[in-house]
Amino acid sequence: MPFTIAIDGPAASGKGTIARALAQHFGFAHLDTGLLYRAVGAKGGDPVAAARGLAPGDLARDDLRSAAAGQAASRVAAIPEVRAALVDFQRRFAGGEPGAVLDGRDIGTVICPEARLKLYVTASDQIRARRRALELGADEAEMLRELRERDARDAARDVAPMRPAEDALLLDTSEMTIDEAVARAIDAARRAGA
Ligand SMILES: Nc1ncnc2c1ncn2[C@@H]1O[C@H](COP(=O)(O)OP(=O)(O)O)[C@@H](O)[C@H]1O
Ligand SMILES: Nc1ccn([C@@H]2O[C@H](COP(=O)(O)OP(=O)(O)O)[C@@H](O)[C@H]2O)c(=O)n1
Repeated sequence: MPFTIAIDGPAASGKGTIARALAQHFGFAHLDTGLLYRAVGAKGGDPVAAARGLAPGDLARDDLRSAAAGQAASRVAAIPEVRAALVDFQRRFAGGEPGAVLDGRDIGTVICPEARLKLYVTASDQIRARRRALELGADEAEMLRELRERDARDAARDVAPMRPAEDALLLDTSEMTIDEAVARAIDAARRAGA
């Protein structure tokens, strides 16, 4: 049985940083599922057709990390047929040996409800906005508005809303360095049997 780790949480909470570090530490594969939605949003046209026809090249675009791409992702991510088109790929990825780490919004609740470890990573709105502003070289107040708008949409949608799984371990990284947050996650994965 592959060891699957599900990591969810709001925008710029540190999910991807922790997921990459866990994958590297345990020799697991990592899938940033947000990139799938960003690629669908960036393709333009009919989002359902874009999701059904998503190809590896679509994920290699260099404009997917922008705030605009995040907003577009969050809009297409509320469409049930878009989400449905991406489920099989994510589940196949999660089933790879010896293990996989997936980060997103619905990994612990919908994509991998049987994951061996579920983390829900958070940080205060202000701290997330500061980190994302630093990362993108953008304005902090603008980032704060953008993150809040996206989080509200992601949490309120009918299909696969952003929320912690009942058995998720909550990790608030507001007061943690990256090294501290990663150490906590590695510790949790070890205790879960990784
Ligand atoms: N604990 C932390 N302390 C300081 N900066 C962090 C921490 N965790 C992540 N970061 C930084 O914050 C930004 C967002 O982190 P990221 O892992 O991309 O978040 P997410 O995947 O949740 O959007 C990145 O620039 C990352 O380097
Ligand atoms: N599993 C996922 C991953 C992302 N998403 C959507 O995709 C958007 C971008 O996700 P992301 O993880 O790349 O965003 P950040 O947390 O990196 O800012 C989110 O705001 C969600 O709307 C989703 O609905 N489900």
